Amino acid sequence: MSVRVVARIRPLLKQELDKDTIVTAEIPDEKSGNVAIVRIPNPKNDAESFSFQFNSVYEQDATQQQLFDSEVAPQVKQLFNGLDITIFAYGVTGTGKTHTMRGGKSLADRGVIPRLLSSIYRRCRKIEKDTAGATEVEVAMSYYEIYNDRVYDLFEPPEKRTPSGLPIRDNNGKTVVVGLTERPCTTLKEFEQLYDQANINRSTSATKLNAHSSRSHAILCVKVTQTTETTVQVSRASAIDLAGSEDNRRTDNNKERLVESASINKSLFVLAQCVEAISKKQNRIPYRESKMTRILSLGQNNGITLMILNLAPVRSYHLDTLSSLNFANRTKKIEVAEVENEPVYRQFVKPLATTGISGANIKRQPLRPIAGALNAKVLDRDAERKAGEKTEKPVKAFSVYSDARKNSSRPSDLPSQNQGIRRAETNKRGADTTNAFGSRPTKMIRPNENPPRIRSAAAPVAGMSKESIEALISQRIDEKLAEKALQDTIAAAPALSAELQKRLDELEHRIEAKEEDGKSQGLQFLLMAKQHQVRGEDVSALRMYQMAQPFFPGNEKLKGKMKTLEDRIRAKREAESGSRSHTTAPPPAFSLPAAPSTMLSLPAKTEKKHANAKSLYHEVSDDDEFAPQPESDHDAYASDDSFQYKTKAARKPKKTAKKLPIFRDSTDTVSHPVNHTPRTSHLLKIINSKDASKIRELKGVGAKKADAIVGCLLEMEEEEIKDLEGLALLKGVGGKTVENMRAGLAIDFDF
Ligand SMILES: Nc1ncnc2c1ncn2[C@@H]1O[C@H](COP(=O)(O)OP(=O)(O)OP(=O)(O)O)[C@@H](O)[C@H]1O
Repeated sequence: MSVRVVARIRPLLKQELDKDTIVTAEIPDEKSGNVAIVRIPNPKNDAESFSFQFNSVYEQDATQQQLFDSEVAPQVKQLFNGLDITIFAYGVTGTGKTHTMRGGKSLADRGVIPRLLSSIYRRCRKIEKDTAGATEVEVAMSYYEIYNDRVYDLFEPPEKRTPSGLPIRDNNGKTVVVGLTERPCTTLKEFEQLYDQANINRSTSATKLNAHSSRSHAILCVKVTQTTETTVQVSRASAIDLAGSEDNRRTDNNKERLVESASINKSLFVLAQCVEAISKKQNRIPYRESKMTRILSLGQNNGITLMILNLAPVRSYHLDTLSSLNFANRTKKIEVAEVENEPVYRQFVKPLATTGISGANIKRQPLRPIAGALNAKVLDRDAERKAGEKTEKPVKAFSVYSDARKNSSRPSDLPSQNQGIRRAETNKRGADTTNAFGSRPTKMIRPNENPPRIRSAAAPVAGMSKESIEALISQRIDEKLAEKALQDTIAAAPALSAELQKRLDELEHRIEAKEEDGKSQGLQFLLMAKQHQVRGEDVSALRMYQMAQPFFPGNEKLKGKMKTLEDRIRAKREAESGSRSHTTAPPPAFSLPAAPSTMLSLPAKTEKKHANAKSLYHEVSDDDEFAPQPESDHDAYASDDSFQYKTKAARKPKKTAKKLPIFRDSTDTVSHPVNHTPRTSHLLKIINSKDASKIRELKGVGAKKADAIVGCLLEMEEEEIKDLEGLALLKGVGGKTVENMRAGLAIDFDF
């Protein structure tokens, strides 16, 4: 069964009423071929549009009740059948995730979570009634947030939190939050009190894009335990309100918000990488790179997964929306094994009967150590409850989902659609061998269980009509085009090179290792700075470096990095104001660190390209001038210069190139970006032709160098080399080579 993805388009907010609505829904009907579609224009060409097909689409006027009744209510039954369910809201900041999950206070406004609990309690009562009390159902809940990549129990007030948060551990293939409180919660009223109280503890703040922005990912886990005379079955519903990604060129965030934002964006970026890795069937899924992805374990957790994709309909979210749609489009292809949690025997009836123990005695038999920790806990609590004692102590360890591939615990002849799989309950059954009562079945045998109760979403292609196949193909093409359009224009973080990712990882590990020595905060700021930088958010990156500075007094390299960024931001502003000055008033005075008001983000690479070439050039110079750092607490930082987009060869030109007269006309591009000499223009034209045979003919360029240049250009996809500095920064080029290339051009009208 694939992840079910439904899109919800929120209505226009008061301040947006005059804005341009660009996201539309097509509700399934005969005309649309019974498919639910979200449509959005191509950011490069408004006349074209992209369509994305999802399981359902909810338009602006869809109510909370409609969404719940259609998407969540049907899953409640499955929860009581033993399936785990995961519901998560995904979307950019301000698109309605919290509204969807939590909602408002009025009955009509209540979101998925309160409605889910209400439905669970209703079902509990029904089951107890239908079984005349033979089945008891207990509901318990945990609620925690991941804030700045740290896990905090929302049942604890912030002042009682340990700053480093709760640790998470891998425990027999499950990710466990250690020390998390689990509260029994027997009525809806009790739930509401607990939930409301806990939400006060959640980190929210006002940002420019949302007056009540969630600054953390919030995970509510509802554990349902059904106990009969002989079995205990535990299943869980997880409802997750993810924090929304935000583009810091739009937010005007202050320092604290920036730290949060870097962390939110990073975790969502890792989530996107996980989804991409899954969809490409890669062996390594980078779950471990963020706590959120470890805990969410998308595609790893069994049961039912529902993603609610929240979208804002207005143009100001255009690229963000397209990015979310692409993400959702990949997510919907993730397969999840729909496997029930098996009931665990409370006691082994048959052997007891044969040993002459009967009736009431059976109930009082000590629990066998066959159940794993989780079930043992359930049984112990059950026994205590039966004895009239109310458990005061909350359960302290709480299992969420595995971040490890479970393949190893699955049969080797695993069918591709997860058919015929049962969750390998190794931890639960681990003690079977010590069973004092002889062997017992390792799982409950049910009639008609062959194949087990697993549903597959795979649609038989054979049954499809020619029209549907054509529609499917055209849909796929549309999706691919949308992905491509986004890649071409979007502000999302550029793909990190393996080397850069390695550096980020190393830095994070150092931070973890240094939790205690006070330097970790400084390192955190450095990491955040790098994360902002790779997203092209220079102003935010500079602020983070400024915040890191007190932790690393006198660090020359850090100063150099800041100077580089300052230069680049200044140059960019000058370039912007230069182009504005043709038509408008003089540019505003340069001041740091006010964020530029760029509406649509540009990739880091693009931003570099648009920034003046001189600053780019200086950036490299500054980096090179860093003295080798001594082995110190800062060495993680000192070694992290791969964060700058530059190649080894690209460093070469700076010392010589700086003095080369050929860069004169490039320097001029600060204010007149296209004011190249004819010779330079001609050279750039040859280079941008990406034609190795032409490039090879340039003076000083052999076949190998020409190929290397073309390779670099292809990596840059549709970007062009705009000036000589840009050319000098290409791998294998350099200032001297550029001078040679240019000098060798037979253009007699050069001046
Ligand atoms: N379906 C809806 N109907 C009415 N108002 C909505 C709807 N969805 C969102 N809103 C309003 O939009 C605003 C932003 O919504 P919300 O806070 O839920 O966004 P979010 O995605 O959770 O943002 P963040 O990621 O910053 O926490 C709120 O004022 C909310 O009331």
